[in-house]
Amino acid sequence: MSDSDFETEISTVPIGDILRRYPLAVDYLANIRLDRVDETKTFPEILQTVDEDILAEFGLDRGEVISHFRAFLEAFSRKSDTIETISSITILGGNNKLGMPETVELTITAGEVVSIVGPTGAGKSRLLEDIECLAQRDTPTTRQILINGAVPDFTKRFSTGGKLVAQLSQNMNFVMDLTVQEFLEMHAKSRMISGSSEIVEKCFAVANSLAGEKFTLDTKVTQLSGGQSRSLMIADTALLSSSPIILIDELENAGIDRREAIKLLVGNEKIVLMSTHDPLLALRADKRIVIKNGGIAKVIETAPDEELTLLKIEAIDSILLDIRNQLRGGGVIANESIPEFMEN
Ligand SMILES: Nc1ncnc2c1ncn2[C@@H]1O[C@H](COP(=O)(O)OP(=O)(O)OP(=O)(O)O)[C@@H](O)[C@H]1O
Repeated sequence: MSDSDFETEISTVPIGDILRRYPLAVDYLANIRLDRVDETKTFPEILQTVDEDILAEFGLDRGEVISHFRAFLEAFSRKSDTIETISSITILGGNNKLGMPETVELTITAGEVVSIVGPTGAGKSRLLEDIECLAQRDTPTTRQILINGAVPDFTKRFSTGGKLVAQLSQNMNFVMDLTVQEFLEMHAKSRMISGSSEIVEKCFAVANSLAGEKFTLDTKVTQLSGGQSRSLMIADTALLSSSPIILIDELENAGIDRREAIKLLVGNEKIVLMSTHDPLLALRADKRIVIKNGGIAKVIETAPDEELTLLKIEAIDSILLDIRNQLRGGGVIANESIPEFMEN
């Protein structure tokens, strides 16, 4: 199919049919924060409902989105599923919210876990968004992101389909109202995973082990609670995604077993960046980026002494987790549940 055929398909075929034809397009829409879509409308009709400001956050205008979507479908239909090896990403500083330059050039290599800390509203999520859209000095921060030390090419930037970067955001927006089973099958199929029924089962089991309240394969994804949908996305990202870069926004808000979730997500030589207010997650990283007034103020390597502190924090956290589970189950908390060293 030629470029103009794709152009015609996008402007005439309802998005529901396009999503069924190219399952990975679900990721594309989610990447540009397109909430649930009216499946009977075409992509340009849906785009009319998206605020200009949201697109500007990604350094795009409406016309560009359509041509990127075309490039995406074209790349997907070629089944160019080979992911280039990502050995590093580099963040080149832009300006903070006060317009002052960020004097930073930070390279993160495959296998590294980096946390992003800073006060509420400081700009942690913004840094993740810059990485997600591979900013090229065209977002509010004017940062630039390099892949393997070079400017990523245009097609990679927007035709990633969640391949280069997997983003686990604070709010999970499911583009289509599928059951959990259909959702996982669609992802497994679009990522060309063989033995997909086994992996769907595994993904489902893992998601349920992270979530407090259980759900079934027949549950509609839009009916999942916040914690359940987060668990499903974590299992999906850990087991079905081949993305070499994983971005995680405030895992602690999900009300799930975050230690287990992190164990699942890190490893496999991926680059993991997570914004967090949680000491346990912040110290679990190899490095932490400190954000202040929208800019990177410091980059700190986790010291050996901090790793020892982490063990103590984990012990405290286990106690809290146990108390939380007891409370959830309607229990009454006995005084003996609190170790003596914590009293006074
Ligand atoms: N360097 C910058 N220049 C301009 N605007 C910025 C910059 N950094 C962040 N912002 C804007 O500041 C606002 C708050 O940032 P963001 O949501 O990333 O904060 P956060 O640290 O993730 O907060 P929270 O902890 O509450 O989730 C956003 O509108 C973001 O686009």
